[in-house]
Amino acid sequence: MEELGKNFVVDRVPENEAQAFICRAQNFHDYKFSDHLLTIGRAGAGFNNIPVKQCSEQGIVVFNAPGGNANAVKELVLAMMIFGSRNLKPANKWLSDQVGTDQSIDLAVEKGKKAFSGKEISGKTVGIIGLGNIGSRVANDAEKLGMKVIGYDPYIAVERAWEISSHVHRVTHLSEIFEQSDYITIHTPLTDETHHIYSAENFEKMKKGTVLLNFARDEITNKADLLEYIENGTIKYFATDFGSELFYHNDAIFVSPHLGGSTAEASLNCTKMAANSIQRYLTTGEIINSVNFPRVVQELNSPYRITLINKNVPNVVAHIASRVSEEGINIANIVNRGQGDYAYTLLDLDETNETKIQELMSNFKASDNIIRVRLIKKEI
Ligand SMILES: NC(=O)c1ccc[n+]([C@@H]2O[C@H](COP(=O)([O-])OP(=O)(O)OC[C@H]3O[C@@H](n4cnc5c(N)ncnc54)[C@H](O)[C@@H]3O)[C@@H](O)[C@H]2O)c1
Ligand SMILES: O=C(O)CC[C@@H](O)C(=O)O
Repeated sequence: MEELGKNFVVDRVPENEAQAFICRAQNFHDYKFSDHLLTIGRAGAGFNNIPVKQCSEQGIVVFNAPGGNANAVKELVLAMMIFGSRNLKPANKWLSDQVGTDQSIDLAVEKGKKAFSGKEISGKTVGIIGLGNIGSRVANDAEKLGMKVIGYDPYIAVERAWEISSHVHRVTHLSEIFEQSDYITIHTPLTDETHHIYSAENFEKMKKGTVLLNFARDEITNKADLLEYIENGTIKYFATDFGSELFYHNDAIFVSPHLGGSTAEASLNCTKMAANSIQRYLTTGEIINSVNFPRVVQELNSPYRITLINKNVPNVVAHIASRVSEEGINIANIVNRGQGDYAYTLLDLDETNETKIQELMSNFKASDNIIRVRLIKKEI
């Protein structure tokens, strides 16, 4: 793989000796990570296939590829909104069931097609839950297609907020999305808060005939409630990327087999992003786009850099500094950032004596609260 450069061996080491994994949707929840593993790059946005807490505890830095597949998901979501509005699933089924000559089928089509007459999305209201990489793109393009757009995201990132059209109206209560929208789409991670957001409590607030979409994660939808509100006419159409035997034979539901991010372009973007993050982390210790450790960027201008993953408790930095001074080494630069229960330190040393550096490393490895220590030598 080009992104990794010549210094990495790819796919030719046993799994339990690898320092890095790049994965797509492989489930790691029951996986035993070896002590060799330093990092995992998720070539996608969602990372609920990875036990992030366990990775943090073991000092494994997890990266994802934010936005790498956002355009792909956006395009499919917009297509599915139109697909649902134009009754294309039942219409296609009806047409496929016709028997006869092309001429007789043409006659049947002209007579029967009014049953599938649809609605245009232009002028309708779309409510978007989650205005991140995908949601913000859906918002901007839906607005260009003539829709009125309302969005809900209490945790919106500043960069995304800047990118969103000023015509997109942000609401502060989730209920406003359900009450006001003709179309509702969700683009959040799966969390305790978003689990079963699509359930009776919110369906009860919706307009009759709403088109609902879920291209985020399966568990966002309460399937029993969904079927009930399709049955009573509240939900006209449901398009989702997550299959269930409850869905396949329902004319009001269209299921794609988790294809939102599955385009050649997205796949390449995400893999490159994950590979770049891993390459940078392994060669410089810098962290960008990690889901479990803070962003830490610092140019390396000293002969040695030690990277430390530690518990985010008081006095760790003082402990690090005093171990360095005990070895008579001068600190050229130190950056320490905490995030939740863990912190990350880049320690650049003005020292060329490798014996002293190795002693320091041994001291760090033996220290309480320090989970992982790595030594990086500046390439000359
Ligand atoms: N179907 C697919 O193939 C596919 C592809 C990519 C992503 N996804 C899913 O879509 C999700 C979103 O992807 P993204 O790239 O836009 O991620 P993102 O991190 O850029 O955006 C997620 C947004 O959700 C917001 N959010 C979090 N909790 C929320 C809540 N309770 N209510 C409202 N907003 C909330 C965040 O503030 C953020 O702005 C991913 O986590 C993944 O689960 C699916
Ligand atoms: O990797 C995939 O195919 C799924 C991608 C998607 O669910 C994501 O969260 O990025």
